[in-house]
Amino acid sequence: MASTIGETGKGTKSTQSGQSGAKKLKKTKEGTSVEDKIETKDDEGSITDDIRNADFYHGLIPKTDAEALLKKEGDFVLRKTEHNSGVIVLCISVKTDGEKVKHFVINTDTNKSYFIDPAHKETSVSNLINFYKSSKTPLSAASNAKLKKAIERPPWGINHDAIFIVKKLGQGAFGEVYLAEYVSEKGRERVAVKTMKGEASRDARNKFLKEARMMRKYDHRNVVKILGVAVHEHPLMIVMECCEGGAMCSYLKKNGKTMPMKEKNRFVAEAAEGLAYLEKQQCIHRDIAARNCLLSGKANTVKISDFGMSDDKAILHDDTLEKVPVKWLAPEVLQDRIYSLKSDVWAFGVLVWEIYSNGAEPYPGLTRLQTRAKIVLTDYRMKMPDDTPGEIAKIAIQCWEKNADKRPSLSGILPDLKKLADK
Ligand SMILES: Nc1ncnc2c1ncn2[C@@H]1O[C@H](COP(=O)(O)OP(=O)(O)OP(=O)(O)O)[C@@H](O)[C@H]1O
Repeated sequence: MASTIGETGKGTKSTQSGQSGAKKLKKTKEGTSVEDKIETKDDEGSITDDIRNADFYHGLIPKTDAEALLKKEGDFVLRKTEHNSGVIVLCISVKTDGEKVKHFVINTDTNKSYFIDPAHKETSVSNLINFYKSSKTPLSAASNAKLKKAIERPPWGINHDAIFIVKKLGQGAFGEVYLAEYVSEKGRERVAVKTMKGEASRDARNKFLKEARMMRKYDHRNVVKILGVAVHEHPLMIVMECCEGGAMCSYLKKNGKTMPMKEKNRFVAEAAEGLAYLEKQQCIHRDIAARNCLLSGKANTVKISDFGMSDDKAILHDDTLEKVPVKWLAPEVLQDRIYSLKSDVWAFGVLVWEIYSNGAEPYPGLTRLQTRAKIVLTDYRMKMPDDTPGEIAKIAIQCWEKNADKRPSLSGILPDLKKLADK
């Protein structure tokens, strides 16, 4: 019997090998000394050499990403996935004639034979795939899933080998964020690389790669661009445009007191521009704050980043309240955990407050618990810093309307904010 995900054949062992990436010291053309290749490691129960570099091998891409690549009946990819109890296995995902995508675990036995159905074994994974493809034998009788066309890695599938780490930039929720150089057909470019530690759970990995999936949809000068993901080995990496100016809140803390007002007004307008774009895409970001606005290039252009909590559902009910940024949350989120585009509008109001208070922590002197109580029970609102331009303060206060429906939209306030920034 063929074993699909969730019903692997008992008494069999999944494909195994495992390999460690080499450490190298490299120099760039420009003479910049690149510190190191990050040490990479394949999963223990993992890949065999015959298919390691195959175009249709997609590494640890999540099921959702694999399914999106399979358009026609018979389209298939080879990928790694976490099977029962944290074991990483190889699997074939294939579109069936019933339009569904089915996932089949590749098993191996003590003789190092590879098989889906024990009735047919081969000496390598590539031979096994070739057999099913050329003979048009279904992977299982029940599914009638046949391998017709191997789907190549999409342009956003990046090799770990193409990434050269320069230095650490910061700490993310799942692992370090590095400044790196990415070598592609286009040449060598500076990028930021968010990493995820190897021992992370399937849940954490899906969350990490969901951020990449969300980012792939967006293309705007005020939103951090993703270049791709490296998922063949550990650590998993999200490769994105690098904003060397760092987080806006750090910049404000350092330079806020001496910054021209015009620059602060521009920060507001550019953040609003990125957010109005995301609003149009129906993206609820859920973590709008100065720490998640990065600054890029000589002009310190504002770019919205950190899509780790974002979603494209119109309204989102999230009961987990795990690690939530209480001081940026709207009353309906604090009370009922209801996120919407309008809860992002509330957070934008708090971001405006941060900009004119030079990166101070919102609700100064209040704990998270006190803040929550004052907003929910007494409708408390912060006073905008004294030197906030009047019209901008007015807009920020509208963003803090108790009734979410009465809050303006980002696209509605953008023209005024742009006009004020150009003054
Ligand atoms: N594209 C980038 N360019 C430059 N620096 C970056 C970039 N992305 C992230 N960083 C740096 O890495 C830090 C951590 O990144 P980020 O906040 O996105 O990680 P995270 O995993 O979402 O963490 P958390 O959820 O705790 O905020 C940022 O504060 C910033 O200093």
